[in-house]
Amino acid sequence: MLMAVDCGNTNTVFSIWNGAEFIATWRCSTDHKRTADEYYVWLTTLMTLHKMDVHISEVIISSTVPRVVFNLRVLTDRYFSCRPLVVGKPDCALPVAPRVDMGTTVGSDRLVNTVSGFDRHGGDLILVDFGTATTFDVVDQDGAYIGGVIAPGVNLSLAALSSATAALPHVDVTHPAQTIGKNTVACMQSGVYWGYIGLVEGICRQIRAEHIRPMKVIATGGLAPLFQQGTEIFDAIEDDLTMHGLVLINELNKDRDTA
Ligand SMILES: Nc1ncnc2c1ncn2[C@@H]1O[C@H](COP(=O)(O)OP(=O)(O)OP(=O)(O)O)[C@@H](O)[C@H]1O
Ligand SMILES: CC(C)(CO)[C@@H](O)C(=O)NCCC(=O)O
Ligand SMILES: [K+]
Repeated sequence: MLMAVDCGNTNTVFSIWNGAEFIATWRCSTDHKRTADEYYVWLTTLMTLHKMDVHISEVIISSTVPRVVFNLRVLTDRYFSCRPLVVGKPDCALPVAPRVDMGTTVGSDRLVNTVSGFDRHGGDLILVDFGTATTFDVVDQDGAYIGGVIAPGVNLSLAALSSATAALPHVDVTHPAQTIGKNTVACMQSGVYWGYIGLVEGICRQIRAEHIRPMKVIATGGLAPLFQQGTEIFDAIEDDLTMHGLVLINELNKDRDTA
């Protein structure tokens, strides 16, 4: 079985696959201090809890936090007796090379999303990912990542707003019924919700104006369904975009090994 690990700046998601068959997914907070033994105890506890008979023989990792990869490598080596494939490393092939400035490192989550989006929707895409950062990945006709946009994430903006002010509390993002807030919390929620709707619509409009062919917009990330309620801009929402991409990249590299 394959264990695919998507390590973001806030959360790390583990998902287990038997070929193309999805088995399970588990999430923990990202912490570079978490050791291989800690991961293993946590993983086996969940497997036992769900009465699962899981035998991991392959591991693929995408990490936006370089320091975390060390302990994930130790986990893979010590407990699953294999070498992980790490997206972004030279020995991990991608279907199409990114076309960006020389020397630029593209976040591995964005590379993985690109592979996944192209597989499901073809080329000429804008992938919007609502994670720690809100990213826009632009996918060309041939499936190449050709750049994009990085904006502060929704929860990060709310945290900045409350931490930089004396009178503003911590609030969660919601879809406010009205734009005009009648209290502090409602005002803040309106600012963030409608602010991000404007940001997403505006950036997609400008990207489309810079691209020569029509483009689809695909959204992913935990907050995508919430934002879909306030805009018509998304052609589709996919909660498993990154995981699907990891499975595809793993298959591609297996075929390459046996070729
Ligand atoms: N069903 C949901 N409803 C509301 N919020 C959600 C839901 N699922 C996830 N979230 C929240 O959405 C946010 C984004 O989640 P997501 O997993 O896409 O990214 P993340 O883990 O925060 O970021 P990163 O991938 O950069 O670590 C998180 O703060 C999470 O708590
Ligand atoms: C932008 C984030 C933080 C989004 O997770 C990640 O993709 C990243 O660290 N990227 C590196 C820079 C880039 O993608 O251009
Ligand atoms: K940083």
